[in-house]
Amino acid sequence: MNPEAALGPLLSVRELTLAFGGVKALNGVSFDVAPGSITSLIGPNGAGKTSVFNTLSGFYRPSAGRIVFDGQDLRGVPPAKRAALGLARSFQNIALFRGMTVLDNIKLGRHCHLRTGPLAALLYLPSARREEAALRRDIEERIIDFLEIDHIRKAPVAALSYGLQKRVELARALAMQPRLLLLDEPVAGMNREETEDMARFILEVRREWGVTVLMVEHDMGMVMDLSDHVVVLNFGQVIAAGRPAEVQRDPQVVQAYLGSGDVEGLRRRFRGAGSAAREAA
Ligand SMILES: Nc1ncnc2c1ncn2[C@@H]1O[C@H](COP(=O)(O)OP(=O)(O)OP(=O)(O)O)[C@@H](O)[C@H]1O
Repeated sequence: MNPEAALGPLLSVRELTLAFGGVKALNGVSFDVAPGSITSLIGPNGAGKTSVFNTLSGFYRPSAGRIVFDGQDLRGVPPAKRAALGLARSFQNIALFRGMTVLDNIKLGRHCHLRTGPLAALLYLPSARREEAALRRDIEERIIDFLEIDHIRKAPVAALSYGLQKRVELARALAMQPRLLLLDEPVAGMNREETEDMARFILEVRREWGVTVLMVEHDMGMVMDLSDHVVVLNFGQVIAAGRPAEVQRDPQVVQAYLGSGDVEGLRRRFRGAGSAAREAA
């Protein structure tokens, strides 16, 4: 790691602007992600959260602004290179290869680090085979055990429950050995038990793996329980940022987001999901 960057934020986003035709999806968005933190990006539908993620991972090119990751300006850095630098991402809608096994999906996450590359691995050159073997051990001993998915490693992803598929997606992202994990709605569509499991894994990813987390999530109970820092977007602009308790009290947030839906209902429904995980972790 760049020693100077160690003193500052792991991720620094400054004045990010992105437009689709006449729609300004992002309009001067600035925020930081501190190393070792769990930071959440929240906001009503259409606020610009996915646009931030797509810009961070390099799928969208902003018309203005800067993204600095670990001291390095990401301008012009393609998505694959960003992944190799340590920016890994999970997707709102599961993006696994459904016909492939859990293990094969996880191996794909690792390819961004393989010196030999997927082609050599396919050809089974001796160096690729050795690396493959080391990789397999690493995956089995660490990621699969950690995420408690040993019993399904040979199962095709399509045969798994939704909650397990989301867990496999997290496993694949971890196989990229990220320093910053971008989680896009990690508990969307999950039942309470699955949500509690995922909350516990996210806390452990930070605590045991030292991975910094930036998460987009609509489940307010989860966001408020897990986050160290919350950034609130509305109409492509940051309207508040701070500790969860501060953000919840912010009148602009209440007006724009928390007041716009049945958030109290949501909090009641999910209350304890993150706290239970926090206590268990
Ligand atoms: N590919 C695109 N083409 C045109 N407009 C887009 C595109 N992607 C996003 N937008 C627009 O940009 C704005 C921000 O959308 P974005 O998906 O980033 O919001 P979001 O906060 O992630 O919403 P949600 O919570 O519903 O996922 C919206 O007005 C949306 O319609």
